[in-house]
Amino acid sequence: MRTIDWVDGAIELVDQTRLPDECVTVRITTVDELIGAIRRLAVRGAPALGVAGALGVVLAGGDHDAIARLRAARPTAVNLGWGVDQAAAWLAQGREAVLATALRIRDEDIAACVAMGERGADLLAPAETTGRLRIMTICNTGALAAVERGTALGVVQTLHERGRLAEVLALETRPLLQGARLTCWELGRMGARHRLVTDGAGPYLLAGGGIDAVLIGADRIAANGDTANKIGSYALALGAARAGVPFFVVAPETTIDFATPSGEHIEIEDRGPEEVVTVRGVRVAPEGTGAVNPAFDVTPHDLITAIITDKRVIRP
Ligand SMILES: CSC[C@@H](O)[C@@H](O)C(=O)COP(=O)(O)O
Repeated sequence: MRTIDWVDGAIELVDQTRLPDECVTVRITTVDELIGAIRRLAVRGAPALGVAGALGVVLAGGDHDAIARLRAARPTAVNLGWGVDQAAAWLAQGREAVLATALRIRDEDIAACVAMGERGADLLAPAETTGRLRIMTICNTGALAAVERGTALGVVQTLHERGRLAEVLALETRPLLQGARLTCWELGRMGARHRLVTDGAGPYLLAGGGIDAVLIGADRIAANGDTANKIGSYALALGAARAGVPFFVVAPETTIDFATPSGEHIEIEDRGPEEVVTVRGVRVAPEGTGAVNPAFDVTPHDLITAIITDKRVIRP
């Protein structure tokens, strides 16, 4: 199953807002539908947003205003703008050239995720060693965040396929529960042992020992290695550093943004109070309660043991 694809002249994508209750594919035929799907996180995760951005340019035709709005639909994941720009560079050559570029980006993402999975599994569980690993992760970095396989969860999947995975502790990832809804759904389909953990329990459990590594994805990696990822990643990095647990970022090279020198220059999406004062549509705070809702945080590079990409392992 592909999370996002081009089928018979339109984008088809898994509507992730409906998971884990039902796995439904929606057809997207206009840029405005696509922008709506991106904003409500029907399609999400940096690599999937890159493919969505590129395919969206095919839908936009030569409408430069629509392309600009698509590019700005979510600000933090660099892959969205990157995918839009890659495809838009071919507009003068015509629709077929734009589509070919978008399909190439899709195919390259599939290959990159396989490469990251292998490189990450080789690093964490070298062939000359034995034993199974306990991994902690946050948000969803699996196939649902990319096309066919994931980034950090792609490493987990490869470890599982090699018989080297003991268990995954998945943080639930408030407010939108990507860990609970999406990561646990994917791990269940893989047949990988996993348990769900509240976000606040992460650093405490790391301090208690028995966790071999933290693996996270990335929405944007600045030139100095500072990494924007789902809110809660920074707390996990601090907890991992204190506990002496290695902390890995797994992301394709396309998530590295050399134009952004360091983390303080990364725009962090604020998604407004509604998602915080409600859980899946049910209000959990008194009427009128205000809320702060940064969707991402930035982990400074010195807290990152290594960044694993489809091409290399980058250490501080
Ligand atoms: C392989 S996905 C990497 C990141 O995009 C992921 O960790 C993440 O933070 C996604 O956030 P989301 O708000 O669900 O799009």
